[in-house]
Amino acid sequence: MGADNENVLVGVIGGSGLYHLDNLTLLKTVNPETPWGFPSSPIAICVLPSGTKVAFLARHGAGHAIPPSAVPARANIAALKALGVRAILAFSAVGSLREELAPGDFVLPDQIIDRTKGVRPASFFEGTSVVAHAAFGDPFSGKLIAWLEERARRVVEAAEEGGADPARTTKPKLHTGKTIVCMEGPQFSTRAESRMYRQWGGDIINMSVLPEAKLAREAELGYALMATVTDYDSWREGESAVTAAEVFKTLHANAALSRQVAATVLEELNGAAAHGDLLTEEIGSMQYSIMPRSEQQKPEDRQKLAYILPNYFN
Ligand SMILES: CSC[C@H]1O[C@H](OP(=O)(O)O)[C@H](O)[C@@H]1O
Ligand SMILES: Nc1ncnc2[nH]cnc12
Repeated sequence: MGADNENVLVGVIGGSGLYHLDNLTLLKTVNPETPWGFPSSPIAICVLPSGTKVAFLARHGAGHAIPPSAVPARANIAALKALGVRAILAFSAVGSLREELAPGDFVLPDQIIDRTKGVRPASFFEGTSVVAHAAFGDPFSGKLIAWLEERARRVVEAAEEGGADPARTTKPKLHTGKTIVCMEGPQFSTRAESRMYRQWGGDIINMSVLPEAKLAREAELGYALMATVTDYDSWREGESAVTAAEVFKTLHANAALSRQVAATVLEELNGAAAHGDLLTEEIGSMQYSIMPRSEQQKPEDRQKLAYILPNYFN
């Protein structure tokens, strides 16, 4: 059981259409069994041309066999933490709830609305004798988003006109300061739900950012979501509602740009991490979230939780 610390500082979670990364040399593949089971897929430990090491995990498995509600998110986050990862850059295909967020655009959201239905285990503390309440007012890591925005904007806005949509006459854009709705799925939203999310202030929608972001916070890992807009969901009157075929068609058209964004930010991220607290801003955040009645905490639960939070439970 367990994973050896591989001194990989950055973890990448690939979403729909992103099952591997280009421009990386595979060093080895690991498949650690965590106290929460095995991750979605074996994790590829890769090295970039600069020497930067990255751990890559396909959220739905390498052959996309895991639906969003069954993604073993606790095992995924725990395995990355045990490899030494300090921050996660997660990729996701998302629907747009706003006209100005067009298919082919990228979004770095800063807020989440939870529309999952309680069927996904959403806390490492669930089922244990330890109670903890992580702060989640700002669900993504602010410094990491700001850093990513600058780099990703350069790549996205240097791209040719059109992006994923050949009929489009404007260049792909990068949007920030947006709210993502996370729905349960696996079916897409009804038109009424889609319109309601717009009224709630939702800008984009997926089925994957939760509980991933919550678990990253509990494990004191930095977390940011690089979302690729693939469709207009179901709110547009007179237009057909989203289908999976539409999502994959846009992802395919946009694949080269997505990979270029990933390669550019990853190349620079490790270097930046060596200076300052870019990857460490969440460290210490659970200190006052864990209820301190340690005499009531079972040793076996403390041992389990030490896998993700060794500073508090060893
Ligand atoms: C393939 S359509 C719906 C599916 O796509 C997104 O996956 P991911 O976030 O892993 O890129 C969305 O969240 C749904 O799981
Ligand atoms: N419209 C949509 N709803 C939920 N998840 C999505 N992933 C991509 N498009 C989506």
